[in-house]
Amino acid sequence: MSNSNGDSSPKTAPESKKAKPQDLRQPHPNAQQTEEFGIVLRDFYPPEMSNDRCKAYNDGTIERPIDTLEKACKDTADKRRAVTPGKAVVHWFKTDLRLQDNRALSTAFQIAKDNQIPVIGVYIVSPEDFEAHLTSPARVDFTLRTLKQLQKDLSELDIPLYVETQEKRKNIPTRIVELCQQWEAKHLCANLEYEVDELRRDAKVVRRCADHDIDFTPSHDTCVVTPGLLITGAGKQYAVYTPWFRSWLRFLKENPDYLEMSEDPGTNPGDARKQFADLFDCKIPDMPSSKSLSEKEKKRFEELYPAGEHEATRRLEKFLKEKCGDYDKNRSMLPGENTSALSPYFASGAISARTAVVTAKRANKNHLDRYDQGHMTWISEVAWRDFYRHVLVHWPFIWYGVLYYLLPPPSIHSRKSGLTDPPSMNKCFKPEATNIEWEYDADQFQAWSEGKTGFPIVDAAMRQLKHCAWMHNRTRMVVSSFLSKDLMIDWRRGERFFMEHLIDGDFASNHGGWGFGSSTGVDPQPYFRIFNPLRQSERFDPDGEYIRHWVPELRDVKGNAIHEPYSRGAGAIAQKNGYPRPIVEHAASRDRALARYKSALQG
Ligand SMILES: Cc1cc2nc3c(=O)[nH]c(=O)nc-3n(C[C@H](O)[C@H](O)[C@H](O)COP(=O)(O)OP(=O)(O)OC[C@H]3O[C@@H](n4cnc5c(N)ncnc54)[C@H](O)[C@@H]3O)c2cc1C
Repeated sequence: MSNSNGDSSPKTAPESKKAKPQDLRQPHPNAQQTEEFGIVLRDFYPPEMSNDRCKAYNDGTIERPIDTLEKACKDTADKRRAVTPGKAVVHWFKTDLRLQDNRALSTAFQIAKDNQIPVIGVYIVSPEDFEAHLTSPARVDFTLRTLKQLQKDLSELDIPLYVETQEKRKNIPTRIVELCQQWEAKHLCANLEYEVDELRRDAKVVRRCADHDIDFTPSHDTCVVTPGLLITGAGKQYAVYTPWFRSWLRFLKENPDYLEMSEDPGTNPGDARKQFADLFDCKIPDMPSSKSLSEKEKKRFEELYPAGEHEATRRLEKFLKEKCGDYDKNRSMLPGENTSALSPYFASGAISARTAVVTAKRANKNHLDRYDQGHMTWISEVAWRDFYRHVLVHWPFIWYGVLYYLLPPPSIHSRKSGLTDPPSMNKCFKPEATNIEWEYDADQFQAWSEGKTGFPIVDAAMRQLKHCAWMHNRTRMVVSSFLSKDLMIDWRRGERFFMEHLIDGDFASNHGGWGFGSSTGVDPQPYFRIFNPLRQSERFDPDGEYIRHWVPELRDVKGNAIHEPYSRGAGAIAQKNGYPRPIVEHAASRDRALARYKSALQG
């Protein structure tokens, strides 16, 4: 699939050869099954798209959302340039809930300072987005707690944070413009989110703002290197991490300004306390009714993940001082805390990836790719986050779906194909992998999700997820491989389950991780790399400490029987304590997976 440069474009199934434009409207043949098994959310999105439609994104027949946004910016450039400052500048917070090193906030503050007018922060709580994006209650709670901290920090600088709930997400573009008009703001600043719905929403906001004499120029902030800037010698997007990472390092050496942190905002210019006094009383809303946590869970998550950028900075500094040096050796070991546990903070934007890389670089004698192996490895892990975002921007059909009402007009969306109602995306990076024959077995899926598969390492991990709303990277790989290969269950159901439960649920990284585990993604490794749960358990939890912690039924099991109690003489204890027998046999499941993958990918 890839050449020596690592450059490739996903191939599509044979159906693509006879594609006609009108065929692109047809859903994928498995669309009914994916809907019934809860993979495509039909409340929000159309049925699963065909593989031909993915090809249409690759060959440019259908415009990518990033291009839709860029076109909106280009078309409105003159109007936006002509805008003169109003009575305030608005910064629209999204997944950038911090003051430090925030590109768009810094721009907003600069405009405000130059014109001696106040900055106003705004955040829109969108319960429908939480639903459509499968945001977990833990992540919603974390976001709301982070907003409280942010509001406090902003208030100390006399900057108000106005927060309101919009039940219908289609109203957000109009509402943002209304708020700017209400506050007589002529400049709206915000950082880009690269998810498909968000890019299309922002394209709409750019045009709507320009029509109302407001300049909205979104900023690139969430990635260290902006998506689209790293291309192969042949001018294509990288689809393989290793050459992409070499290019990422090269780019940062040649363009050190990408590692320059943005200036933090200072005290609000103008007289916001007087002019916008009521905004300082704004309350952060409670959890929307669609998302709930018990008091016990709330308290637990508050203790595990204190909210806000101060905690994120504290974690980063502690990790770099105490753990990073051995990160390359210890990061895959399951017992203990060997990684930074910063992912919830990256996901909500309480810390920027740039800050993380710059701080790690400083701690590594100012090197990104030399000196200490632990630091270099950690930097390369943070870069994975960038990589998966670059992939999403270039191959947007991996996103969950397309919303009818968020689509730009047909003339922009699909001039060549004439499409108006595109089917849902939700595809594999390798579209032909959607043709794999899956088992839609609800009982086995339930056993996996409850941590009752009889495979101790899998069960420990799934219980860690339930308790902590977080899981170790190693076990994320193990359980994703187990679901998609040992159980042969459509990986997208697992992807959804993760999003619904992770506090760090992030579409691009989650999709990338599931693509890796199920061999349907950008990973160049062939599908016959199938994780053996027993070997993974023995290697990364040699004494069974992680398993004993999360699976109390096995606490009394001694020695290496912990990895496989029923076959290693500890069946009586396991049975007495109600621990299940393995629900599948790994060797037989492996053979089945190899046959099914082979038939779909090579057949
Ligand atoms: C199936 C699967 C699903 C995943 N889902 C998510 C998800 O929803 N959200 C998420 O943030 N990460 C996801 N990951 C990546 C990774 O597991 C987590 O980022 C990591 O475990 C978070 O722990 P940490 O902050 O201690 O990471 P550290 O090891 O300290 O790494 C630092 C940071 O680098 C980034 N990072 C590290 N590894 C990866 C990776 N493989 N891919 C992308 N970014 C990475 C994260 O932002 C992480 O916080 C997934 C991985 C797999 C295999």
